[in-house]
Amino acid sequence: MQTRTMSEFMLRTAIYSGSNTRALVPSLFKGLGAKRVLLLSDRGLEQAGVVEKVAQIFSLIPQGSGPELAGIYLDIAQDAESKSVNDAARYAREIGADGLLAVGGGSVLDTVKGVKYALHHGLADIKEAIPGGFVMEQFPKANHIPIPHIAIPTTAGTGSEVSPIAVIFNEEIQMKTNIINPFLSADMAVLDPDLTVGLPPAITAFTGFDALTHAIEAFASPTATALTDAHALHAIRLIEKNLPEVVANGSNVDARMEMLQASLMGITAFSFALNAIPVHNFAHAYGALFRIPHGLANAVFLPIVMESIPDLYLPKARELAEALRVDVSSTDDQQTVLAKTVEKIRLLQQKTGLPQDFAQYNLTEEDLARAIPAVSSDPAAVNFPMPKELIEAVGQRVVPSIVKN
Ligand SMILES: NC(=O)c1ccc[n+]([C@@H]2O[C@H](COP(=O)([O-])OP(=O)(O)OC[C@H]3O[C@@H](n4cnc5c(N)ncnc54)[C@H](O)[C@@H]3O)[C@@H](O)[C@H]2O)c1
Ligand SMILES: [Fe+2]
Repeated sequence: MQTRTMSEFMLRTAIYSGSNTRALVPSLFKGLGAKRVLLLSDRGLEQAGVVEKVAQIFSLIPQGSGPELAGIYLDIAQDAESKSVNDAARYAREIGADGLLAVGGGSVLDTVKGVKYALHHGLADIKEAIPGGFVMEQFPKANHIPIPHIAIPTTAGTGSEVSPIAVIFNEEIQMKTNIINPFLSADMAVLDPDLTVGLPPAITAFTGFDALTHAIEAFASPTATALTDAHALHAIRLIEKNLPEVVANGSNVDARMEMLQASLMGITAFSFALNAIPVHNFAHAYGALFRIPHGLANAVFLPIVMESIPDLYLPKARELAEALRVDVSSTDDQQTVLAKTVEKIRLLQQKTGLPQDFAQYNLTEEDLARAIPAVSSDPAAVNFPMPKELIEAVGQRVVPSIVKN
């Protein structure tokens, strides 16, 4: 763990947690100085009734006493496509919105980060801001973006409400690109578990695995610190405790609440230990090429990558095992500890109904070949290059039907 080199850790978002905390949103926007709020979400959330539950809060406040809901924008595609960002930013300008309310999973939350960035910089096309696929803006280049921004996560997975990262899908080159800037995170995050009770079991399961992957990749990272470890370890504990329960019993609001908090802690650890994230490198590439949902891609790759790159996970395998409530008291051998940890992750996969491979996507040998350069050129893979043979071997394990003997 790094102790003597400089490290950064930040959580600049104010966080409100609890049932019905959505009711606070108008007064929070008032505090931030917004008068005309644009609510952004997607069609799935509209169908699930979540958009209505949030929108109606604005009709409950006496006229003239708070910000008005100036518009609702719902045409946001999976994975924060740049087109969604550009279209939504154009709509925000048209209606003169001065505050952004993101209600959704990572696709919506990241789209809104892109909208905020595009509005602030006067961009018609967000792709202009990310020419090489990866832009990191630190102080002093990064400075406050004065657009009131509140995020309500409706999946417990990405933690994007507090992360400084926007993952924007560039559909022209089929690549997930990144902008990192501390002011991309929302000013305020509202973790209202009531809004996640209708999340279908399969999406609950794989988004929960996204959060677990953030926490594990942060914990194993060579640049982890005590601050990132604290968030990572507790996220892992809460996910191990609650994920099977929320998949089996989606209306358990207490378990849903803990999953939202775990998701937020997982990404907080991940964002500030960002270094070696091989599971995410695979998930980004496969997600962009084959449109596999991000959480599902992480869920399938996590145990396979842990087995394939054991050196990354061995040094802290025991603490990881303990956080996952794996009994490793009878062994001193780190390899055995890691093997039991991976076994526990597979058990969690099974308990939550997740697949162990991508059989359902009918990937071909050509697809796997295409994925090799995509994994190694994932913009977030700069610090941890993986040999082609390793990428190939992992790829073959996720598509068992075409494994050559
Ligand atoms: N910025 C970050 O820090 C960060 C971190 C990890 C992932 N991501 C990105 O986030 C995206 C994935 O986000 P996601 O996994 O949250 O999925 P998502 O936002 O794509 O949502 C998946 C589906 O679930 C539906 N849904 C969401 N909440 C619901 C609810 N409460 N009830 C019913 N339906 C609901 C949506 O309509 C959608 O159809 C990817 O693009 C990924 O790259 C960003
Ligand atoms: Fe992720």
